[in-house]
Amino acid sequence: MTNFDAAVSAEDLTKRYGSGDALVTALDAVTVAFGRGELTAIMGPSGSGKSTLMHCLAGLDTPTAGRVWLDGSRHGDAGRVELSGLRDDALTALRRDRMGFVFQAFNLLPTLTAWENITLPLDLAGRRPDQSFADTVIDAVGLRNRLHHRPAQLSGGQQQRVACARALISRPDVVFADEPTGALDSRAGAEVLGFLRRSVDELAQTVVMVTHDPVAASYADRVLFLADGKIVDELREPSADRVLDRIRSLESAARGTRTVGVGA
Ligand SMILES: Nc1ncnc2c1ncn2[C@@H]1O[C@H](COP(=O)(O)OP(=O)(O)OP(=O)(O)O)[C@@H](O)[C@H]1O
Repeated sequence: MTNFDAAVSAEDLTKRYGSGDALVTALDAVTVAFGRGELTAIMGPSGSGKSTLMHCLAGLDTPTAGRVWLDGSRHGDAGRVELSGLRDDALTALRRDRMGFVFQAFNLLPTLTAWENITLPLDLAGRRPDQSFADTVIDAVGLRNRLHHRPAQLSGGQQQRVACARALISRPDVVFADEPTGALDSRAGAEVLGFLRRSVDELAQTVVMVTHDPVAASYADRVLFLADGKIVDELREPSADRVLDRIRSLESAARGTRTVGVGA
């Protein structure tokens, strides 16, 4: 991990739900770092802990044990923050100012225009948009002639590109994308993935993306594979075929474990 410039890192992250017979260990002592200026995809069989990991990294869920740091060099050494040390209001401000979010279901406000949705995080923080950066983001997502439309007047792909622009407008330390193409057809999905890729290559952003789709994962610099709450493998410079091979073998291992469990 030396010489690895991390935007977000976690140590011994554990999350358990329930107790007794109903105890589920969703994350099992995960230690991981996400490189600054990289697109990292998180993959794994259903129930392997992907969403739980992302929610704990983003401070949307509290781990049972372990620690998470946001390592933002944009804010100097003082920018390194451990999430578990923060009160709720400080965590809310940190998420608003230093993290961006893209969800499967777009999560735009229906009464606001595209422009108002994009600039909402800045409005909430009482900040004015940096017009030249806003122009860069809007041109990159190809929404220049849609800025005054409301979400209902936009296609799914356009809505998700608004959500991407909203996630980037405050130049966050990290963008968390949870199945960003899950509700899109392959063409609209490719546009959104192309934009997330360009945000890394051209705007030096850091993106962490949960996905089930090997093609989406192939846009990443690095793919992490989760199984049973642990990181069990990773690929750099992934191709969709190599990702598919790994995920198939993890899924068949998971099915094998369940079959043994049922028979025992
Ligand atoms: N609120 C909760 N209460 C109890 N168990 C939970 C809760 N949230 C998640 N779990 C369990 O934790 C484990 C990991 O869930 P998680 O949603 O993180 O997996 P995932 O890899 O994101 O799954 P999927 O691909 O199906 O979305 C699963 O066994 C799940 O049932």
